[in-house]
Amino acid sequence: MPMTSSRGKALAGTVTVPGDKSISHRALMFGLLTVGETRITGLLEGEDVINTAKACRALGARIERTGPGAWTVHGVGVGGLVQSAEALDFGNSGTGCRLMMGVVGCHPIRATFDGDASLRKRPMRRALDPLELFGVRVVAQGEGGRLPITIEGPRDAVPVVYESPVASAQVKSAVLLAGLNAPGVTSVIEKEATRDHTERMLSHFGASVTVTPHGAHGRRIDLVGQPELKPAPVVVPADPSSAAFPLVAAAIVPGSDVTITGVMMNTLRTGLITTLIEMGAAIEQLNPRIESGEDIADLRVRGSRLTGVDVPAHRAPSMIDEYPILAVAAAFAHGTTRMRGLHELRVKESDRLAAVADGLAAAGVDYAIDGDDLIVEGTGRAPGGGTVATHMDHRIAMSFLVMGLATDQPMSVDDTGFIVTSFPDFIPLMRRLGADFA
Ligand SMILES: O=C(O)C1=C[C@@H](OP(=O)(O)O)[C@@H](O)[C@H](O)C1
Ligand SMILES: C=C(OP(=O)(O)O)C(=O)O
Repeated sequence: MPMTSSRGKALAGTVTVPGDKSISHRALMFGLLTVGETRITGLLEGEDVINTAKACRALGARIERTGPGAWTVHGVGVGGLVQSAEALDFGNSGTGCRLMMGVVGCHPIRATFDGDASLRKRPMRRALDPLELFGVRVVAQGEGGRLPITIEGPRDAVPVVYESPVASAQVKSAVLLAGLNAPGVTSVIEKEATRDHTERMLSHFGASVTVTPHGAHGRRIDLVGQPELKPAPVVVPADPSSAAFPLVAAAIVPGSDVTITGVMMNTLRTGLITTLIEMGAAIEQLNPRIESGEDIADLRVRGSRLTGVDVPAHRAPSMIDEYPILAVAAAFAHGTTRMRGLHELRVKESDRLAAVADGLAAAGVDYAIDGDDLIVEGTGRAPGGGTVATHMDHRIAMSFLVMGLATDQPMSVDDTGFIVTSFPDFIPLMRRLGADFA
């Protein structure tokens, strides 16, 4: 469904965004890999995560929803997965698909992975390459290592030391999850530290995992295979990648004053907040606390005069999903914002570099792409008046709806249908803050 957003009054109020998508996928998968009952609260009930729950069921878990965001998983344990007769369909979700390839990888079963038209375009060799080192066999794959893909796990998996060629938490996690059912120590070396939710959850469920610094920005993770995971409750904090939308909306709409409660502040996820503060955004972190091993805080943000900044490439993993909405903030800043090292944006739900560029063009904003860098020329205002093609990409849809709240003329997006993958109540939540979406 198309939608149009228009400039109106200042945004105001206090909201809570849904649970973190990365942690929600992992909580279900760890539940599957644990014998006994795993209780999850605050689970993101978006389509991506629901597809992961369905796949966990197909692989042997009993999963119940006991209330809003409250789920219990009765798992089968590491080594206990059952073969599914049906293909596992991950819809729009790279995380669900790639992590589950790791979960299944070292089990001696056959599994077929599939997804929607967007996911079928995304590269999967980045997960299959390391899985083959464990002894996993790729039985069938689409052209260029695309979905649908069938793999078969070995009877005698061997542990792996893998230096990841891409800064990707999905690849790192696939390797670690596969290493769970290989004897001995599996290690991943990453040149750039990426989100560490898998490592944290491995410890939380009783596995032996050590993390050591590697080089200037990287890490080495060593995991002892074939542990008996112990059920542990998971409280999912609010998703900083979803908080990004009301956060930027409040920063660019003059006079706004919005508080977003209980947002996860894991420093491997807070690159956008760091950048917005550098740009001059009035963001206060209130009531900092630790819940379920994650730092969280309430974020108060007010309408701000933003200035263009240079965003270093090494910050990209800590805000990889936030560049579309940062580009929107940059359009309303005064001066040039250069975002460096964005090559990974080309392999998300859409080619986000191209989709953002087209969206900025539709809004009459000057920009340039220089190699892997996006340069936005902000003038403090943007004409708007265009329609943005969202290409089955939730973040493109939400970013340009936010943009229309501050452009001179309304902005339209061609399809809001994919917002349900990560932020099902985005539209009502933004309307409660005063957003004019029609
Ligand atoms: O591990 C995860 O939960 C995620 C990792 C990131 O992907 P990459 O690992 O491909 O960078 C991110 O874009 C995705 O939304 C969630
Ligand atoms: C890239 C994203 O997700 P995934 O890779 O799981 O599809 C995202 O949510 O922005």
